[in-house]
Amino acid sequence: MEKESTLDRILRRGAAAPRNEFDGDQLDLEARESLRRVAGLSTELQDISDVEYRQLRLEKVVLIGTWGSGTLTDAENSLRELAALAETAGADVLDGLLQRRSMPDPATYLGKGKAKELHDLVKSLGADTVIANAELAPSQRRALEDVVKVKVVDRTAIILDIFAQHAKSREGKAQVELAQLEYLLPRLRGWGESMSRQAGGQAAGGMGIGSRGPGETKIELDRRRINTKMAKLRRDIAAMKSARDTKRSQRQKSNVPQVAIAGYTNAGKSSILNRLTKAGVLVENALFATLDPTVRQHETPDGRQYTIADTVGFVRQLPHQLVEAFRSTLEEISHANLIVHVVDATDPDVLGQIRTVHEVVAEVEASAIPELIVFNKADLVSEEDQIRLRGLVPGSLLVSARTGLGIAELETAIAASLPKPDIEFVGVVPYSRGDLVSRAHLAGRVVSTDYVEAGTKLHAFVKPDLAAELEEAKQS
Ligand SMILES: Nc1nc2c(ncn2[C@@H]2O[C@H](COP(=O)(O)OP(=O)(O)OP(=O)(O)O)[C@@H](O)[C@H]2O)c(=O)[nH]1
Ligand SMILES: [Mg+2]
Repeated sequence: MEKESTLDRILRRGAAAPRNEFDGDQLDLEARESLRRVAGLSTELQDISDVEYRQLRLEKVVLIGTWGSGTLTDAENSLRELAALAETAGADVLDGLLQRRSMPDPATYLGKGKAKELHDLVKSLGADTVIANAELAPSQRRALEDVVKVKVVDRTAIILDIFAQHAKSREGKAQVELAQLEYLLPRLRGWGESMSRQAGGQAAGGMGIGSRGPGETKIELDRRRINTKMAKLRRDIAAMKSARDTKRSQRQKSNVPQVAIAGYTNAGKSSILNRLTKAGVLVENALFATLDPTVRQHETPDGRQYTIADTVGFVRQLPHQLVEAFRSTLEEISHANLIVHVVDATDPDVLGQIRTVHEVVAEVEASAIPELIVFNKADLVSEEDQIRLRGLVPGSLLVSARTGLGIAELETAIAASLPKPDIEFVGVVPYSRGDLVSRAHLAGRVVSTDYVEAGTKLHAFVKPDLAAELEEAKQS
């Protein structure tokens, strides 16, 4: 029997939670009640500020989040997603808390009082790590750690950790490592202090040069090592990118249209690729199962060849270090003729999911590429919801990679959006239709022209509509 996932537990709890409307007067009361349990995460992970840090090894964790603008449901969904991320990273989520406050506390993320409550909760549950649903400033993380007395990590660290666990290819590993080091650099313990102390050393009365202990020396050394390593990784990634570019330009030269499957993590992108091409790509109910793009050959129902690529999934608040590091991989998307954008139909916030994907697509300058929105997991949604989804995004498709529902329509829709191959034309075009010959020169590929008595003898490859006109004008 499948054990009930923490996510389910949280979902049940979320459903039972009161959903009062808010107004200013209620804020205090609500704030008092608003430390909502969600799920936890904590462990005896390596100090995140260790240079050698690779994996968090999370075990028993408590999640925390704040909730300012937006609805409670959004905040709960976001924390639920963090729970899924934490579990994917290998953590056991014990509990989760949401605090309502307009802004996270600059010092300790949660307010002082709530941080103390968190400490008590962590202690009573025996949790060993707290995960904050945000990217914490280094000082915030340390201050909160001082109060709760267990490790505190943030959402970015979790996502980086999952990527580190899942990266398979040399390129993927290098990209993740670069992102990790970028994240780590400003978080070396004591880095902030060492900087200010060095400055102080210049001024009279400050702690002098002699007061710089071995700690700082080590940190300086670590920083230098990290910077050197990052420079090397950037060079490696650039080299691998050029190999990828060569492969891609070969594909482009061969004139084979390219389709990229993009979408939120766990939406079922790999499942759809497998369904279409029997590619055998790893499918897993885990976030970021796919980090290395798989490219497969496929053909339309009418026999036209195209390539179809699986890509890394996206998530809300995708760490910018990762977008940077994975840019070359994401470029697979920006060179596509069509983006098949897979959306998990069971997500309570499909529009939010779509928006997140559009943001990343825009970052790799792929917004202008035609997009086909495909709601997947249709087998899990009611007929009512199916109608609602279709209404939500006109022109979208509803499929199930699991049952095969709608896959034939998807094949047809992909075929219809791909550029039609050029058609070969051989014939004599009367001089009165010189315009058609000009268009063939402009928009097609002309093999030869010869001027004969009846007109221009043309051999060319042109788009189907022009081919039809040429055929009509042709001298028999
Ligand atoms: N019920 C149902 N489950 C599906 C369907 N398609 C995919 N799944 C499940 O959803 C989970 C995620 O599927 P993947 O294909 O790995 O998703 P992905 O988008 O490639 O995920 P990442 O690579 O992690 O970003 C797996 O557990 C699949 O079995 C579907 O049509 N119906
Ligand atoms: Mg995948």
